[in-house]
Amino acid sequence: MSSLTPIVGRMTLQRPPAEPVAAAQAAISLRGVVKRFGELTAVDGLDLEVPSGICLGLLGPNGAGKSTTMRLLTAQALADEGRIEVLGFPVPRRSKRARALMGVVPQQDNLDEELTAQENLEVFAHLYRVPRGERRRAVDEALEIAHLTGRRHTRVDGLSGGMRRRLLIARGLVHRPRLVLLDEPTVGLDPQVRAELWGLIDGLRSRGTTVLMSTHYIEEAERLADQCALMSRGKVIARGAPGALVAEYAGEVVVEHYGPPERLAEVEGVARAAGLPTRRTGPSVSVLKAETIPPSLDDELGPDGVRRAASLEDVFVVLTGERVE
Ligand SMILES: Nc1ncnc2c1ncn2[C@@H]1O[C@H](COP(=O)(O)OP(=O)(O)OP(=O)(O)O)[C@@H](O)[C@H]1O
Repeated sequence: MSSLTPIVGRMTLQRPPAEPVAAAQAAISLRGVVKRFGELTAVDGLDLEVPSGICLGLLGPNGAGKSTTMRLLTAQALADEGRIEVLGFPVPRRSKRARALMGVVPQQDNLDEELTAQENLEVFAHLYRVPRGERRRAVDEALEIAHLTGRRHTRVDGLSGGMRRRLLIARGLVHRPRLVLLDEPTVGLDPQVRAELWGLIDGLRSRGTTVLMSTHYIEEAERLADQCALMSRGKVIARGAPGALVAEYAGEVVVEHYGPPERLAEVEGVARAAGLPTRRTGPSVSVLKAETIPPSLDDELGPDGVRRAASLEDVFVVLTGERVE
């Protein structure tokens, strides 16, 4: 996994320009973007538009190109082909302007351990050129959003893992960005901390901040994303609201059949011959779009199936051929 590191330390930032980004304008636009690392094409003709004000979940298996895409948006990586615009600014040509308006939350925790929560935010408020007279309020606001007001004077090495992750997000928000890039925001965290962070990310979106979040946790995308872009081998292979993707690729109902390998192969054969998508899950084979199975085929598939609602996970597995976490 590659990480998305904050770039502010290397920048000469201006305050965000006064002109607002029109609501109709895409916050992010990538057209035909290609990024190669030697022989390997990590991003392969990527087209992606993210409208302002939504949370878009960039979903895909390891190596799909999610982190590289994020790095292209901050100009930490440079595209070999294609056109990139962030908040109306062409990248990399005007990336400094774009960066000043976006918050970047890296996958790796790189907080300053010896400083307090508040001091970490003050450093970033200064680097992002938040005017001196506004800094105190900006830091207070970021602490409040991250529910860390009561811990403002605690050194980072005295914070829990969940608090540190919240502080990392707060740090990306201290200059009140219009767009936030979150690279795998909850990877490796326990379920309770993950749920806490989901609340925080959802709050951002409710405030009108555009969020682009890469994840390979299906549940995370399902809960937070207004839209998901499913990436595989450097391309977006499906895009839409989670519910719409499920309806299109998995239908309403899935029937799981359990049994010995020959029984699973038989079910797969019958379903596929009828044009129904299937997926393997360890000891079972699932038949998707089961609500469309005619009674005659139902008999052929046999009575041993267990019915359940179709999910985004089914879509992910069917389209990428990969397992999920
Ligand atoms: N700096 C680099 N040099 C060489 N190859 C790279 C570099 N960065 C990424 N890659 C390769 O590009 C491909 C896409 O990687 P990327 O990190 O963008 O995928 P990802 O979807 O973010 O995966 P993960 O979920 O594991 O973070 C991978 O095959 C990766 O090994």
